[in-house]
Amino acid sequence: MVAISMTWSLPSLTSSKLPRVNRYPGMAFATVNKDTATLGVKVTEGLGNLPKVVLTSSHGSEAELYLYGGCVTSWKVGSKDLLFVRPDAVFNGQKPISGGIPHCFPQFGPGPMQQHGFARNSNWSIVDSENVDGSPVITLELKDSPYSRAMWDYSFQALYKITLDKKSLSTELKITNTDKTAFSFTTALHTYFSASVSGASVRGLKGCKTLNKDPDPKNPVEGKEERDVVTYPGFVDCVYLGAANELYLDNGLGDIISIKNTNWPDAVLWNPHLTMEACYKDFVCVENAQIGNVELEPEKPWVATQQLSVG
Ligand SMILES: O=P(O)(O)OC[C@H]1O[C@@H](O)[C@H](O)[C@@H](O)[C@@H]1O
Repeated sequence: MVAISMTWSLPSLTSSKLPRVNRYPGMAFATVNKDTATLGVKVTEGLGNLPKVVLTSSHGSEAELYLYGGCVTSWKVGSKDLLFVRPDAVFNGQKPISGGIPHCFPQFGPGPMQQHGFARNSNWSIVDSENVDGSPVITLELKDSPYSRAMWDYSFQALYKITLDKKSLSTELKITNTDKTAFSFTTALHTYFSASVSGASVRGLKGCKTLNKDPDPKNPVEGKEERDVVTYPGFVDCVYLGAANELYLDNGLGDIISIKNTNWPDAVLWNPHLTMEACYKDFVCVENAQIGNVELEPEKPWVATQQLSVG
């Protein structure tokens, strides 16, 4: 069993004019297999005995996330899971979880450190949870540690707020420089969507400058996207610079998913095709990304939001 220490404070009172909120700020909290005091937020034991949080909205939607990697692994509206976890994903707290919404931070990659940085294979903690009109909200935190410092020697705080609504899953990522010197980073939300790859397509990328990482990720080929509708006919690994604030994914399974963002300037489409023969037909990645370096001065924050919603 995984024990997580708990520090509660009293729930805040709400006026009748405010949305109905029950809120529980605190340190990483709750013992596995216990309900937290926040409606719709349950900390439990997931695969590999890793701490998992189940979010249940009063509207019937459900999401799951692992503290390891701060990774949302499931988002269900009705009985359908709109996210995908690869069959080769491991839940051992050693390797990043391959699926759901992994973080790439502080490097999208390739670059000097491991491909997607360290946030997706670090343990995040819970710092806050609340329920707003039936929608559970949880905030995770990651701070520098000896593990992160060995790769990137800076003090930082990452706060990741996840809100589950009736038909949407929203995230806000806030990176704060808590160091004495400026640092720079790149980042992405490497979202794996369930899909039928032959029917999947993305709208909203026409006109973007592209960096095609196929065949050589270290020497991407520059181009411009001319298509209204971008498909995944084979191996796809392409960066779209200056992408729109809203993309539409047709997952080929009967759903159009809107992918809205603020301050994620770029996007990445990825499907490994035959290099992952066992599962490539069942997912596509559409990633909100920040490909250029963000230069962050001490005490300054960088904030970006993503909202996934389905009709
Ligand atoms: O690390 P994962 O989840 O296996 O994903 C790897 C892929 O992630 C994508 O974001 C990159 O554009 C690809 O170049 C890379 O191969």
